[in-house]
Amino acid sequence: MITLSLTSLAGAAATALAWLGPVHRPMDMVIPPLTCVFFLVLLIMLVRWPHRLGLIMRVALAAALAALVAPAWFYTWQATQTQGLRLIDIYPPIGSLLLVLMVTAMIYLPTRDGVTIVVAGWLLVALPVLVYLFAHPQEIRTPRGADLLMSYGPVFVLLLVLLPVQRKLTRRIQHLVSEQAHMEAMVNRDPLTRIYNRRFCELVLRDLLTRQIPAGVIMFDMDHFKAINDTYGHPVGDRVLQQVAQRCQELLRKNECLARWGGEEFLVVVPDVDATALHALAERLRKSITELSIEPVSLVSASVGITRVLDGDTTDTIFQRVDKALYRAKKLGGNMVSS
Ligand SMILES: Nc1nc2c(ncn2[C@@H]2O[C@H](COP(=O)(O)OP(=O)(O)OP(=O)(O)O)[C@@H](O)[C@H]2O)c(=O)[nH]1
Repeated sequence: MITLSLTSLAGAAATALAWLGPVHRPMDMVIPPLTCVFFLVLLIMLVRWPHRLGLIMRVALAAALAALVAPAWFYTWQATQTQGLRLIDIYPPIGSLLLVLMVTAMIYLPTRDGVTIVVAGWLLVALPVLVYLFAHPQEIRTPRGADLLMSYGPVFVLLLVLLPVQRKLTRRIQHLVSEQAHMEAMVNRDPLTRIYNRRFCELVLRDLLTRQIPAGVIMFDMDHFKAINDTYGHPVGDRVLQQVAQRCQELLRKNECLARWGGEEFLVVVPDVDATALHALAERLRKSITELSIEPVSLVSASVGITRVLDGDTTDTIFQRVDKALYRAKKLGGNMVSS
């Protein structure tokens, strides 16, 4: 969007320069306003259909290339045909735009398409101007002529060498970023259920304690899980754990941390919660677990312990207290919440 906006603005600026300038050449009067409007339309299309970014950028690059090809051929032809007319006097100040187009193509397009645009751009825009300049060496000796020669010659070659290096570096960085995200997931997540693991949950709770944010902790343990494993097999047991984790995760807010504490035990750290809300959340979790239908298991349930963080608590004292609450729920027959 930024690229399209800037190109449209550049078209508007070029329009103002062409229309307010002392000499009015038809091509300079037409191409800039067309560019401005065309890129504005592309911008609106991108806002409406952001998923069409690839197509819109291709159209934009093709249009930009056409807007550069036309003056390159027209003005070199005119300068060649007209006695006393010099290209350096009539060629619009678009020398650097070809380089911008090349960089944009290499950024937005896959390598092969990008290289195609770069080569086509050089052949169609730079080559006719360079051929003309070599045929008129007296124009190369002027500042404008030297500038054109540099832009379309050595600077272009330098860009051609640097762009693939930049591409390689970008790809390497993307690879490293995704690898880092993967490593973080491995360190903080439980591989079976994909929810957080014990280590991460402890860190979250420790952070809440350090920042003295009132919090509550819910610990739940699946009832008679050994019997599920023994009756239906370990893979079914695994599936039960996965579905319980998924259902509970759906019921929790973003700032509430659900973790697999170990085996068939789970822990939820709930920040900014009072006793009533904590109990209600624990009840919701317990009830939703009983409502799960996981074939061929007829009924799954969990015993739930809850506790609020008290003054002077450490993670150890909190875990001991919530563990005792859970034990009480188990002792009273399971499938209930105890504090
Ligand atoms: N399928 C599966 N089972 C697991 C996993 N981790 C632990 N278990 C099993 O969970 C069962 C826990 O058994 P127990 O501690 O006796 O608990 P329980 O049978 O639920 O009994 P209560 O807690 O008293 O209701 C054991 O059989 C473990 O093998 C796992 O990742 N996948």
